[in-house]
Amino acid sequence: MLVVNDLRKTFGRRAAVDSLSLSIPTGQMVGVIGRSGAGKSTFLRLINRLIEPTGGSIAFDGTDVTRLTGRDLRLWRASCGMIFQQFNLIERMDVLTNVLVGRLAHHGFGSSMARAFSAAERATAIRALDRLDLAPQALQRAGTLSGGQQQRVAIARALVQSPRLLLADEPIASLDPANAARVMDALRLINREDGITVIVNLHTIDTARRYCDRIVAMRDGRIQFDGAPDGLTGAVLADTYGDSAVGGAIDEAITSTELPPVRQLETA
Ligand SMILES: Nc1ncnc2c1ncn2[C@@H]1O[C@H](COP(=O)(O)OP(=O)(O)OP(=O)(O)O)[C@@H](O)[C@H]1O
Repeated sequence: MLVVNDLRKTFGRRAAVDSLSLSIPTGQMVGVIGRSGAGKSTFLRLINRLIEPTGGSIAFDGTDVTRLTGRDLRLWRASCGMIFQQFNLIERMDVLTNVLVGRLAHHGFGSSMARAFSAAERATAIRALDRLDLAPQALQRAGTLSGGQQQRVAIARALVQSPRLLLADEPIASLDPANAARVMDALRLINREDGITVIVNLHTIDTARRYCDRIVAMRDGRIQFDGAPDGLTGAVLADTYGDSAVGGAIDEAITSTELPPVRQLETA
């Protein structure tokens, strides 16, 4: 169980995350939506301590992760698999090596890409790739893969970390609809088969509805809505994205994966 209590993060005078409290039971797939600047990325980065909170606490299975230091903090970060919009692979290296990079988090300081990974680690990496239908590409240079394949390699890399949580920050924002669906299918598969909690920031409301057990809508760093997808009514969406931006009418079509909807809404 992840328990976030009165979490705050300010940048200068601006509260990027403001008095945010929620509890996420282990195994839930949670979609976080909200317009650009709502605080979604900041929220994920606070969870794995990429950035430090201004106040409040985050506890995972009873451990206050906001107080961890040194080795414990490193282990916490290793147990949060992060997936970013831009994949963050080493393009000139092969897919298998990119996946093995996920193991470095468990080796501590002094690890380098030059060290030999064990046979067991290599087998784990191949299994992760196989689950994502990428075993045939294991020895291909990562930069030669499609965007969707690269993102699935990034998911495999997160998997070999043996994560307790998967945090995905707009993982499909750069992908076409077919690749976006395969990446979301992969996240859902891992969530269901391994029981790993997934928190995924999404710009596309229909994707959040389709894949997530629960949707958290953020606005100005605060939770505007937190509930099952069928509670995400037009009124909630208007509150979340702002009446003025959408003329009071949310059209589900403009949130499809074919468009970057929030930016579309903002310029509409
Ligand atoms: N490192 C930083 N320094 C200063 N301000 C920041 C920093 N990171 C985020 N912010 C500000 O905090 C607010 C929330 O940003 P955040 O990136 O979390 O929003 P978001 O909902 O993820 O937006 P997007 O969908 O565009 O990624 C924004 O006003 C942003 O400008």
